Amino acid sequence: MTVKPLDAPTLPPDVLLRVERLTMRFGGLVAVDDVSFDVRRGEITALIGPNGAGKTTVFNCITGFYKPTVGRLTLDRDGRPWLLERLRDHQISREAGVARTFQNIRLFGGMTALENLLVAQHAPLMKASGMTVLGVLGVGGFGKAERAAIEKARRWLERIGLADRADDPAADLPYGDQRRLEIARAMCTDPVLLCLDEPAAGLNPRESADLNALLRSIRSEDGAAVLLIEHDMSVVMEISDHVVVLDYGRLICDGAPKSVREDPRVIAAYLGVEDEEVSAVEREIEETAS
Ligand SMILES: Nc1ncnc2c1ncn2[C@@H]1O[C@H](COP(=O)(O)OP(=O)(O)OP(=O)(O)O)[C@@H](O)[C@H]1O
Repeated sequence: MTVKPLDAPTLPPDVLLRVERLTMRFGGLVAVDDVSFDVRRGEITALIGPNGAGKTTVFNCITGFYKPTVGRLTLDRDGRPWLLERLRDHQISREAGVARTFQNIRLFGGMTALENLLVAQHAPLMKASGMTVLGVLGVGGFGKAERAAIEKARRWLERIGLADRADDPAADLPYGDQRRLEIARAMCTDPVLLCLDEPAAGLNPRESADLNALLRSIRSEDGAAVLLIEHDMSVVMEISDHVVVLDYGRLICDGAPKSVREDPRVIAAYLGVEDEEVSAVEREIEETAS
């Protein structure tokens, strides 16, 4: 049991995760440099930026794969604040309620689609078994918990349009279906925050539209906040409520998709102009604003 940190700040009610002054150094390389932003409840937040901007490193800090060099990551789950930088990765997923997917699909290819969704519910099932053979044999609450797990898995297969492929090995599914199955697997852990690393990579336009619909339904029906890294700007602009832009490890702007798309700093970063030119563009913006 993890004890609630006494020094965790109280977040505004609409903020689920507050990232403050996050910095991650690898030797002499500053991969993430003093980055701060909020992820609000019930919103889809996109983390964008050119290759090497530090997006995956931010994800790895939030999900506990890396311990940040500096910074505070506060997540409020049902009124209980957690300081993620102090937790191990399994505590971040189980106690704070953060689930993630990776750039490369990490399903159990030899297991069926249904089994993949049951594996995700391993922790509550083990708890219901009381960690004993008697529990697994159906004495106590295990049988009920197992039925609930199967029901939840089937419900998710329905939602992602794979009910008729429940018994097929995950590896036999088309790529887009595997992507959605991976998201369903993460959702079977009932997260408050779902982190997706390039979910639209390699999808065709129809699969991409299915993904957008799924993410929108997660936002509206499950109430989970989504934080996604995405290079596909059509996906970002279509489904995000809030966009955070990184470049060379620094946050260069964040806001609504429309304002971010028109921001000259973002355009400059994506066009790959030289540092001096970006500074010139920044000066221009400041002059225009004043
Ligand atoms: N474990 C590590 N050790 C050393 N350097 C790392 C490590 N992880 C990331 N980096 C470096 O940190 C910088 C940011 O990398 P990161 O993968 O976070 O960028 P990204 O924005 O996710 O890029 P991409 O869009 O290409 O996936 C890069 O220069 C990368 O080489």
